[in-house]
Amino acid sequence: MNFDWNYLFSLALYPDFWRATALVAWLGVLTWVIGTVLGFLLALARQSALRPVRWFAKTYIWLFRSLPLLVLLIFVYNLPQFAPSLSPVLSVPFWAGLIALVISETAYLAEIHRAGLISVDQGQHEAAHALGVRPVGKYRHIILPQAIRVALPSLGNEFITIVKLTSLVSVISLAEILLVGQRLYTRNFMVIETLVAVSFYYVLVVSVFGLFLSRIEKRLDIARMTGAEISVPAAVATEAPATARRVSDEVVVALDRVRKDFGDKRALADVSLKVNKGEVVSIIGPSGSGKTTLIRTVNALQDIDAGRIALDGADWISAEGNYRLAPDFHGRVTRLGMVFQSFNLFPHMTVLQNVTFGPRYHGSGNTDALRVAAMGHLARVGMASHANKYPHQLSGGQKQRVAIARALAMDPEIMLFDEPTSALDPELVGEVLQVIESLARDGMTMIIVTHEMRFVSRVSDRVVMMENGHVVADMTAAELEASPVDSRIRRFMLQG
Ligand SMILES: Nc1ncnc2c1ncn2[C@@H]1O[C@H](COP(=O)(O)OP(=O)(O)OP(=O)(O)O)[C@@H](O)[C@H]1O
Repeated sequence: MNFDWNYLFSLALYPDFWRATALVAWLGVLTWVIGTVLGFLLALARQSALRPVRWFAKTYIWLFRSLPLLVLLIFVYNLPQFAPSLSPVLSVPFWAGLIALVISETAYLAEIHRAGLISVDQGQHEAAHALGVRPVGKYRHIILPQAIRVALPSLGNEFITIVKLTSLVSVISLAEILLVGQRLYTRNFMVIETLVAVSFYYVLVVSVFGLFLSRIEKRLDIARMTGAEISVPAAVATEAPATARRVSDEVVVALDRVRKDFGDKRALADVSLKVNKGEVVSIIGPSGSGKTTLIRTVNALQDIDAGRIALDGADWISAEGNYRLAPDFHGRVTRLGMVFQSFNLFPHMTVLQNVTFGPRYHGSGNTDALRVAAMGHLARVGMASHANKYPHQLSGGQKQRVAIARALAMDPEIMLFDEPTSALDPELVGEVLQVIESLARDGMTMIIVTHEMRFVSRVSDRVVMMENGHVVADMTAAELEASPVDSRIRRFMLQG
């Protein structure tokens, strides 16, 4: 039996095939788009703090990944037998097919999104929290743009699966590509030629979409995003004049018997600490003594088990009874700027966008004013000429200076530094410490967790030493310098 090339080529112009191809493309794209959106919501539900929501998402995913699509298709198509009111929709093969495909695919797409969401570093959530960004804004501007980059190749792959699955919808008489082919070869018996044509049309749909997706992937590829150094006008590059440094009597942060346990480990043992306006307090101590836990409780990145924290004399965080944040917590959290050990810059934004993001999110000023202010903050940390670059183009020290500028852009009253130089190569430590020192000179209130003892002596008004979750010493920098050679502080300094 000869292969009939003429017949095959004639199928390239067969109108029913083109109509079926358009139908498959439309059904595939609709399923993919709706499933991608619903799948994202389901992935979020899977991570919800609310147990019933989590349980619903888990059960949905388990159930519809276990159920064969064919069973679901026939079930949905025949549902009007029990609910005749659904007949106008479900008796139409296209709509029945779409609904069954969406129900099934949402379960798979949710798991793909979950992988994307999990891949976003926890530090990104913490940076958003420190900037006072609420969950919807956080997911929209920070988490989703990063998660989608990771998920996109798998999401694209799922589209291919969906297109192939549309062939199953032929069982409920949808005139898609396979059914058009079947109708042809049952009449002319040219099975092979017809199936070659059928394959061609499926491959066409998948290829066109694949091309489209690979373009989007390229556009979203952070590694391809680069910005050049810019020359900075002299007016922007001038430093803010240093104001006279003065520590006032006003207490701005007060921790009162704060306790935190991690299982059996008591990380903070009823710690009390007061910080005055304009004061620079350094927290030192051996590894594991509770320094990081302590500083993270101040802006609620870490919850507490007992005690309370006041900000500007007003209730802020309390664990007397249940753990509670002040009702105006989100409005006031931006009074605290935070700089993290691992920078936590937003990788999909330029340096300038990182710095303008917080104020822009909070709607403080028009675009031009925000840009000018951000350039001022960047100039302050010596990074204005890098404004158009992306974080991956910067050294660790440069990233940390941008992170400081990002925190300053919120005009905070108190800066929290959590080991800001620990992740840096030794030669980059100095440039970051210089910036922090200049903030101290300008009278910024700061709580600094650090192991840099010479820096501590130079900038601190007070030095707090922790051991095993307790504050074991609270002294001025002069007292630190004058501490007896055999004291635990000296011993610690010698170890460091
Ligand atoms: N999320 C957590 N889960 C369990 N244990 C934790 C957690 N965070 C901190 N800990 C424990 O609490 C104690 C205090 O940790 P913390 O990170 O505050 O110490 P640190 O003084 O900042 O140490 P380092 O200088 O090494 O950063 C440690 O024993 C640590 O293992």
